[in-house]
Amino acid sequence: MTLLVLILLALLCYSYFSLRLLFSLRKVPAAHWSSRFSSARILWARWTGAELKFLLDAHGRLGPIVLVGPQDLSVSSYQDGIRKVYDAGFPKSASFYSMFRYYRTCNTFTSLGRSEHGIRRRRTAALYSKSALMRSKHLCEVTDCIVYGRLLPRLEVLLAGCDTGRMDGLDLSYRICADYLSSFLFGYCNSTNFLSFSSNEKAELNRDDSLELWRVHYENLSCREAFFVQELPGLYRLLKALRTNLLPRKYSEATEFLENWMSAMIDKADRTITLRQSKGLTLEAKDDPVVYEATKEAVKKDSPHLNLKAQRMQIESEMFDHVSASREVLGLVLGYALWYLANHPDAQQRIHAELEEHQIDMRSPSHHHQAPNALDRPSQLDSLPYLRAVIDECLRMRPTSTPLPRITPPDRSVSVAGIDNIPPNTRINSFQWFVHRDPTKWENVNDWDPERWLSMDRKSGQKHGREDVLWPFASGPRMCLGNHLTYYFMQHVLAAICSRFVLAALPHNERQCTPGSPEDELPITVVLRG
Ligand code: HEM
Repeated sequence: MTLLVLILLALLCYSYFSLRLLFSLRKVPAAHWSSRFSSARILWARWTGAELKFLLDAHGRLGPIVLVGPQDLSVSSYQDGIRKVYDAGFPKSASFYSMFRYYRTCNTFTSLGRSEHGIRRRRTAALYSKSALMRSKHLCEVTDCIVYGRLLPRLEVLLAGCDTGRMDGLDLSYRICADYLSSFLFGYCNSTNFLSFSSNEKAELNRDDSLELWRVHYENLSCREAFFVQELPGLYRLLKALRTNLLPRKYSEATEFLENWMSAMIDKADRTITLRQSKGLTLEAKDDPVVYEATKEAVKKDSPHLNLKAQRMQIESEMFDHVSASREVLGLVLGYALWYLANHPDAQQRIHAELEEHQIDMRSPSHHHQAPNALDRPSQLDSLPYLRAVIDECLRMRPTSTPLPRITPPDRSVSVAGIDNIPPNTRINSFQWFVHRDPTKWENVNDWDPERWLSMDRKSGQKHGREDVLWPFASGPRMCLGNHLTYYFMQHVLAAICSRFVLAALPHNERQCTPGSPEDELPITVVLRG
């Protein structure tokens, strides 16, 4: 009898809340006839990897805000939609895995509330600010080492025909980005050295430093079954309690591999710090584990209640978030930048001409050419409009299909994209694609054309009232931390390559694969600039 009453009460509560939701979101057009009372259709789209396609169609038919589940919305307009959600700093969903969090066993990071998130962000934010990066000797030396000590020699090998004569721009980019970010975090002497291997040497790679091995495990973390943890966490937990784990074995193997890998990186950085502290060794700026050390000190200060193991877990998780940008975003965008340039020799020539016009000699590391009173190289490169336009255009085209879900605040209703009274705890998502690839916002939307950025008035026109804005790093308090580092690095790499070489695109099998996925390949070759 008591059980029956409880079930009835539960049903009544459920109906009451469902009706309230139905009522409050009734003005939002539904993407599918079932979306008002069930999430089945959007879950199916997410499971099959067709969410973006499904939503593009829905927005095309129904406008800038659509209902995809009883408490799940998608928004595509920038000024009255995306800005209201992201600039206001709505939190991330508890179950949704951040694209930058792979320490899945680290419970402290499963859902960071606003204040925890603020604490975590403050640990490293100052190091990633534009002014800090521009004056960083560490970054300047690391950039020289990676570009002149690893990247250009790698291209020279290709040029000399010692190799197959062809390389995958994406593979090259993943290698250089991992080496670069790990140098920035842990010091050059402790970085990965993925760039010393080329993709056609895969078979003989040493298991310890193989990008391929790292990448396979990294991909396994985003395996299809991770969908259950992300989208149906209740079901996942229930089945797990019943001893049915929906995650495959390769997932736990990948977690273990990557945790061990990160732990080894941190051990190396710790040894460098110990050498400096106990033996008084003076480190070259490039070898300083700058970001790691700052994070370690910050965690000690802001989380004294945690034991050493838990503190270490936080540090490892934080570092992994940063390194993973090399695979998720920076690697993808730089790889495609090489590909777009390889397909547009005119753009390469224009970068070269712009460097000459501003007398920036990129043939050797920055400290070789430092004239007294001259602007330092990072500032010089940062002032080049065409180079900037090239990078902006690459960021418009990629990345594109990462969901960025947010949850409306738990304590109030909000208005988004012309809809008032959106109830608390409603999921709202947008894709960068909606901003960057909407043919009603951009001319020739799918053409790679840096010129469009030169004709735009950056200072006055960038954000005010416009829909054709650049939004690759999201916005608001959870905006990407690495946006200035991205420009810094891409400016140096593209300028150095265009000064010495001409990239050419090789015939490309147009495969239907996700850009940046293991199946994707961007074949290029190089010739010496005449
Ligand atoms: C092409 C380059 C990059 C793109 C397009 C990009 C994009 C993004 C986006 C869209 C977010 C927000 C994610 C969300 O809200 O769910 C984000 C966050 C973040 N990014 Fe980037 N990113 C790039 C490079 C980097 C680099 C180089 C780093 C650092 C090494 C980095 C570190 C981070 C971190 C730590 C966060 C989390 C920020 C927070 O939660 O406060 N990113 N990035």
